[in-house]
Amino acid sequence: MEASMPKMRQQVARQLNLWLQMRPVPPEKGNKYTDKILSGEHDDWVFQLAESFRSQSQDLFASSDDAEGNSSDEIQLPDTATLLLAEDVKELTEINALRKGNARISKDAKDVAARLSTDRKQANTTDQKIEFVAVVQPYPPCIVPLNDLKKIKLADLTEETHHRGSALIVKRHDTFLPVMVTTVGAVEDEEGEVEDIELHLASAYAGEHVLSQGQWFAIKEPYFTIRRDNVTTIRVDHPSDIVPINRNDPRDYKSAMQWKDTGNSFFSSKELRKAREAYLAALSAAGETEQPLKMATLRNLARVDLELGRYDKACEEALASVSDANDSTVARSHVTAYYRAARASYLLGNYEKAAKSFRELLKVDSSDADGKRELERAEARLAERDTGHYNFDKLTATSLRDPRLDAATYASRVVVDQSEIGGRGLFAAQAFETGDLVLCEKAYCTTFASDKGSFLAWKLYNGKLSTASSVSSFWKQTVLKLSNNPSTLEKVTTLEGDYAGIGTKHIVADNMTVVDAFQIHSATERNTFGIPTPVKGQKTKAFGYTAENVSKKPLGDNVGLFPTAAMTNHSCVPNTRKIFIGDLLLLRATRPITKGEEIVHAYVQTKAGVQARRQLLESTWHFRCSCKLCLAQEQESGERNKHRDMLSKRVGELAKVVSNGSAGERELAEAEALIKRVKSLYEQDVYEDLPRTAPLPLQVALAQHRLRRGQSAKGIAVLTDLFDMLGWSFSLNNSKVALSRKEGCETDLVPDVVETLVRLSATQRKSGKSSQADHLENVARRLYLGLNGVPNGWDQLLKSKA
Ligand SMILES: C[S@@+](CC[C@H](N)C(=O)[O-])C[C@H]1O[C@@H](n2cnc3c(N)ncnc32)[C@H](O)[C@@H]1O
Repeated sequence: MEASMPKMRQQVARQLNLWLQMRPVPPEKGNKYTDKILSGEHDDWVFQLAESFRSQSQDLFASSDDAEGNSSDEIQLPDTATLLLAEDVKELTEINALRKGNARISKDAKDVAARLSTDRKQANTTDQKIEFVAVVQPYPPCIVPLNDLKKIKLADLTEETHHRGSALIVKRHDTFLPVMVTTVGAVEDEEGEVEDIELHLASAYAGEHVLSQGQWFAIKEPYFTIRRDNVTTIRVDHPSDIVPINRNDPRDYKSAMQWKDTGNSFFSSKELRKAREAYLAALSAAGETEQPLKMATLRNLARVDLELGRYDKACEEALASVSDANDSTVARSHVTAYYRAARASYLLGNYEKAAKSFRELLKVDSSDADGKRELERAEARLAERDTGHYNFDKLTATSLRDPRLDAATYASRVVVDQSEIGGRGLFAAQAFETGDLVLCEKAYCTTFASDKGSFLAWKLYNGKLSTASSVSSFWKQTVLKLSNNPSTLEKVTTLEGDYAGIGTKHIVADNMTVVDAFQIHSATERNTFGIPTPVKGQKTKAFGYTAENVSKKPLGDNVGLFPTAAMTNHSCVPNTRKIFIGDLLLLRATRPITKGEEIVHAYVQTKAGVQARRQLLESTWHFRCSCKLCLAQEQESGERNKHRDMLSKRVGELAKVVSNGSAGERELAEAEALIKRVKSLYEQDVYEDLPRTAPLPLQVALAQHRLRRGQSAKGIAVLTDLFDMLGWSFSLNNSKVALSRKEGCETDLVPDVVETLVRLSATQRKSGKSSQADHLENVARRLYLGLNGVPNGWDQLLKSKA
């Protein structure tokens, strides 16, 4: 419906207002934009925005009640509106450049506190507001120990400067505003000067907020910058750039035993960071003669570190607490120590080491029930790792309750090597048949939208604002996991990214592992996988677990890092397909693969046209795909392509009529003619064995129709033709079924093809051709496995078509 210009301005302004309320745009800026729109000064924006909103299916011209609700699953981003933010960023960059090197202007402590209090109030009232994270120009973390840095005061800071070689010693001033992404607060130095501080992602230290205490801490090589609201602030991005400082008061003197008791009471009240510090104090206060006390403290420390997810340390401390394994007087404490060490190894995915510690435990007490049970569990993981045999039924059912599964990675059938496609790639260490399990990998780190600590954030990166997602939450979690478990660093630091950062170096400064947050950001941008959310009730549904078949929860996504799968390069004609079960990623062969062949999967769906695929691949992964399908589709004349697109609509309409059984002879004849017409629009010498999917929906419908009517010969003819279009060669003689494929393809229509095969098998069985029916069923099952990942649902599918 046409709207008059003033009405359109009003509608766009209203929609923009709604949009801005959800975004990191200060209200006064938002008003500025809507005022401009209403004044008619910027009708160019009005048209662009109207188009943006329209293309997001937010009906701009609906009644005001309808327009309030955004019912789409994800919050989408109208491109034009991001320009408004980009304008802000440009302005800020210019301000920063102008003010760079200016001396810091002293702040009034009361003003700072008042501003923070307003921010806090605002944050409490605008519960709808989604957080915002700005990824600034990367800068390296400090790798110098605090003692080697020159101590400076707040008065020494200069604007827009990284103070390399220096450290600020400060303590918290006033309360702070801890939010998921960025913690905003103020700090005070020894001179009583006060300054704003922003901790980006780096807020957690040993599981608790670094600012949670009134204690002193050092900010190593502080970055003093200017925020978007023009306020100066100290910005911290790397967790190891903040170091808590123990300023012991002589009045606080405690004996080792007292420190240990203090640690125990902190542990009871779940104050884990404090418990940890008290135990560390106990260890340094303990004298040579207090060996048993030291061992007991180490065991307690291991327990705290286990809870904090610091598994490397927990394992080390627990094993160090075993003084003399043959000393029967302390047998019980050795059982505890081995148990904690083993659990830590298990949680790191190091099942071999876990099993070893559980065995040591059983040597001390062979009747220990927990030890026996856990050893069995570790051995079960080792069996999965070695054989690739999993209880997929159980895992799938469990994943609906808790997506983090107790399962090991099976990766012995693949190797990483240099690839001709690009960089490193994954290669087959053995030959595979269609449906074979190529890789089953447990995620290194995941964020599920349903996680308690997961959050949504808009991300400003490289001057662009991206759709609000949980990816920032995942970034934070990965940085934390790496800082806590340095033995796993290379799982992420060896991944490809745009920013090399500190590379694969393992640097420890001031007892903290240095993790370059920007490097991890870059690696996760390029290498993470989106994980679909399984929907309850789909357990028995065929193809219930493929990425395309499950719906996402609104507002948030699931993200995971699978370091081995991340080595897999892309192809639009892949030889594997990825399927997720909870936090497990499976790659199944979708066609026979020879030993040594590169394993590829499709990063984007093939059904998107070549231009759409190119754009996605280039914007996210920065490469131009030169697979056979892209090359073929590039060669093809645009006219043929357009013509096919035009006919696709009718293909879809007719497919519906044929599958719902309402097609008469006229429609069936039209269907056959249309399939022929669409087929002829593919140039045979360009496509050869490549998939040509345009007539597929109608072919599937027609084949099923023929089979339903008992016209097997006609059904088989359509099916053979259909396979040919998919790049397969299909032949059926009296007792044998042969199906082979040179090029693979990702299409969500293949499940229908499997169903058609199952139907054909049932038809042949009914007419007494049981051997052929068995062969058909077998072929269909392999295809099903390749598509579905797990056998779940297969029996139901068979029954439904019988
Ligand atoms: C997830 S990683 C795959 C592993 C990567 N090749 C490596 O060496 O770490 C994705 C990156 O691999 C490269 N890549 C993947 N598929 C490609 C393809 N078909 N052609 C060219 N480069 C590709 C691109 O650089 C892309 O950003």
